[in-house]
Amino acid sequence: MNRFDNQLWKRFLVIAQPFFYPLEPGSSKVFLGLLLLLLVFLFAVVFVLVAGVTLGSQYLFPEFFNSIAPGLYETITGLIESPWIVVFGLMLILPLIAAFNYKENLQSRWQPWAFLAILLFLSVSVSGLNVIISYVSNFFTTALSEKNESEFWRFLFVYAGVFIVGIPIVALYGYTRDRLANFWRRWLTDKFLNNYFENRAYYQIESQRQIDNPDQRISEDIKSFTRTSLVFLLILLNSIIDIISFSGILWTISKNLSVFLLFYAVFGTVITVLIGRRLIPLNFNQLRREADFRYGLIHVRDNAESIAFYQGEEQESIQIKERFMRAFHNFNLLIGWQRNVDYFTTGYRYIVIILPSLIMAPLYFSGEIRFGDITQANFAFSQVLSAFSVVVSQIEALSAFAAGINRLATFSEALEPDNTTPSPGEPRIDLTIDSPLALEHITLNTPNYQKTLVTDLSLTLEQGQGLLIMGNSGAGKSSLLRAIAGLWRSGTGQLVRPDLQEMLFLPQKPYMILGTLREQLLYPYTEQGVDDQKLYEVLELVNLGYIPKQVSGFDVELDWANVLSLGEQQRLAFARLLLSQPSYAILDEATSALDLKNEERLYQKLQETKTTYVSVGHRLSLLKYHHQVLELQGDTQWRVVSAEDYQADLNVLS
Ligand SMILES: Nc1ncnc2c1ncn2[C@@H]1O[C@H](COP(=O)(O)OP(=O)(O)OP(=O)(O)O)[C@@H](O)[C@H]1O
Repeated sequence: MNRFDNQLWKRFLVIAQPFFYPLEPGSSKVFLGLLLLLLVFLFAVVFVLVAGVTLGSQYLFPEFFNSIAPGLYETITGLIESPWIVVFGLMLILPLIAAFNYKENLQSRWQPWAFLAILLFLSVSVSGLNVIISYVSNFFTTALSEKNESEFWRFLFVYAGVFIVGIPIVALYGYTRDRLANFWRRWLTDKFLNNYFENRAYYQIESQRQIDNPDQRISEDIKSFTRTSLVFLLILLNSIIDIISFSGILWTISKNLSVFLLFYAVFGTVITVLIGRRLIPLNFNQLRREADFRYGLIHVRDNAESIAFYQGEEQESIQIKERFMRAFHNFNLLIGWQRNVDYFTTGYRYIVIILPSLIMAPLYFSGEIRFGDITQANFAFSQVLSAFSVVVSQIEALSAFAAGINRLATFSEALEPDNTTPSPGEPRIDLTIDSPLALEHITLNTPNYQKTLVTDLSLTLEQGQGLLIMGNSGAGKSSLLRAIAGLWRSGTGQLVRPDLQEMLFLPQKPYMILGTLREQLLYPYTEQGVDDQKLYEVLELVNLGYIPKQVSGFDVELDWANVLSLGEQQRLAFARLLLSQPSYAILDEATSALDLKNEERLYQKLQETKTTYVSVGHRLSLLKYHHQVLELQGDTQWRVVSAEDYQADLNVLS
């Protein structure tokens, strides 16, 4: 979890690869191979372009071209006439053959690849542009120092020309990188959201408390993952270009220096990774604590009224400050370790400034090399070394990136269907989709199997009838409904129930969605078209006929949970039930906040719809709307009696 190792690399591929190439066994090698071939192809394309421009310019205005790029035409024609041309040909053809070979997997992903190709091409162009600018500025300053006026003006215009070509390339480069990152983010967010809502993973994750702050992982972590991945890919590409361009020069000047550089870079990387390892868990915790802090603030916003009633400001403020202090202390640790890493990396960089001279000086003093060789070696050395030292220079960003990868990977693993359900060793309630609803020898446990709520429970609910579940608070009434809904499956026995599409559950806390009154009423089937008249009639049935007028129609979005009273929210939920008229309704204390008159009215309407229903409730007034009573007596004991018998028993007792 806290290391730069193979597992981290695999985790990175599992998240990053599917956008570009399907994830199958062995497919990562193909994906990385294709990425490499894309680079090879782009280098060849750049060569063809440079050769084309050179030959064209030489043909059209040879004198001018030779004066601004002396020797380029000869180098290009030399390459074209040498065997290298075959290599360039292969660099163009092989990637195309490979792409054709894997076209089935690439076809549906042509857009990301096209984006990536453009981005990498622009990146190579920007590097090329920098080289051209360095040459032009060299000629330009030389002309100045030699007081060569005509040369000065000529290169001033060339300079301006390069800028005109360069400006859109540089601007497009940043734009393409961010577009691709954004496009990738959309794809990845979509994928995570689909998995999050599939098989109620969001519920399982929350109830098993496996993963902290999934909201932050989906919103922030994915965003920085996509952008940082691209940034590192581009840094890597630039390093490769630098190594290709300058290591040859360095090798010809000094083999000793080249060998030394390699050892120095490896040594630096190993030490940096060893010190920097500590940064991964600290970054991981920082992300978590920042999210906890933010969640604390959201919690206050969501519960503003309750807190205000309790006058809980002081307590809340202490809580949130504690959360903030956890983020603060961790951040102090993080920057402390960043300072430790900086001690090393800064030393590493400083030594580089004098080392080449130190190695080359004896050769220079003995007359083996010229002074110019030292300056050129210095430049090549610093270029190659910085290319080899990506890890040293980027360790802080890399460790934050690694922490982000781990957060996304653990989240993605938790979302896999196998992980959102109990492991195979743990007994589970069998499910049969059929009707009527029946429980056969059900023993129900809490999800962690710590508590048994009911043993060997059997009952059948005939169609069109009502079952009332009663019992003390905490006896397991709501839990039984969770089992019927399939939210809890820890236990044994057999559950027979119709498909969930035919059932509507009204939970204990009325749930108000973020949306309009219309969507509120039609939830969860907000797509169905129901005319306003029908909606109005149903609202009348639940005594809420005044609401549309009060809020100016059905299409106004409001914070319903705060605008409506609890009883109104319960009646609104009941309206949903009367609108969708499911075959089965499961009501968990769905009328507990209502007066008896309203309760009676709602149950009468429900009985008229011929819906089969299961209610949980404490009020004896509910008895008359139900046929059977399941009483949970505590200590896993239970009994099923008819509503009349239950009432008769009560009469006897009183
Ligand atoms: N996610 C959970 N994990 C572990 N135990 C839980 C979980 N949810 C509830 N419980 C426990 O299961 C028991 C039954 O809870 P349940 O909500 O079913 O009670 P209830 O009979 O509906 O109570 P009430 O009438 O107060 O609503 C309680 O002891 C509760 O603490």
